[in-house]
Amino acid sequence: MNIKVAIQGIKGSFHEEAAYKYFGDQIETVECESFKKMCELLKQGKVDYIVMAIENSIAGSLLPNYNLLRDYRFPIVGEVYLHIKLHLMALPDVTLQDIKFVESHPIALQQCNDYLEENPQFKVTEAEDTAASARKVSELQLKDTAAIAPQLAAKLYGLEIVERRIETNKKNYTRFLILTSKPEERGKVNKASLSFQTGNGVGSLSTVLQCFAEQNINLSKIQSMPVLGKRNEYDFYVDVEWKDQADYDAAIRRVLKHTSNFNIMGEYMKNEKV
Ligand SMILES: O=C(O)C(=O)C[C@]1(C(=O)O)C=C[C@@H](O)C=C1
Repeated sequence: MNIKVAIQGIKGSFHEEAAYKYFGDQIETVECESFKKMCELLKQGKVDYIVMAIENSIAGSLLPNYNLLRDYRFPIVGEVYLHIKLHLMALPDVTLQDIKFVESHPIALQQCNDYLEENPQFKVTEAEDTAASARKVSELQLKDTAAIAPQLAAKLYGLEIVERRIETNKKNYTRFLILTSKPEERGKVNKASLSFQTGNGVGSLSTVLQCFAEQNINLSKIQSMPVLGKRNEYDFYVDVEWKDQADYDAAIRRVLKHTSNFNIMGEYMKNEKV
């Protein structure tokens, strides 16, 4: 039986591409209209894994997804990066001058901010995902609307590319996390995603970061999110990488002494290939 992987969006979305890149093409992808819907399907045991975008090199962190990670507590078992190439696409024979409306996923829109600012004649609206905006233009035969979506979506939904590569920076990458609900047999790991709180005092975060540095652990990302209802208190989310497992184990023992609500969200193999 094929493994089932929930993706945010429909066929042709970047989440689907990320799922195939990580798992290979022998999987069944399950379309979801939101990130929360993916989490619900995993919680109900209707899928085996979910693929969740967490950060883009132009738009930054997808902050609401940190709250989903906190609330659902699914273990992170892997990561995958995609090079995101965005195109403006419309029905065949539609020209740039015909386009009045532009639709796409909000994060994809942010990645094209410069292009959209240069083209203030477009009225921009947010859609559930890039591919869904392409499908809508096609299904409703919208002659005045373009979608911002990947090339695969143009092919799947019969659109033509009017403007190619409209992302603000051509080195545009999105990192996706792979989450599951069942504990997995763990092989070799060299990266972890952790969360913790520190006191609101002089040097408290710096003390924790020092523990990593002194144990030769590389910090590849740090993100803070406010603790609900508590002013000046934050959850810190960090990604760390190591060469020697003993260094990591020692760092964790030390960090535990300086943090509260410490949580290992996942330990997995670093996978930064694009
Ligand atoms: O709309 C899509 O195609 C998606 O897969 C969503 C998404 C995102 O959530 O960031 C994925 C990658 C790109 O950064 C743009 C949009």
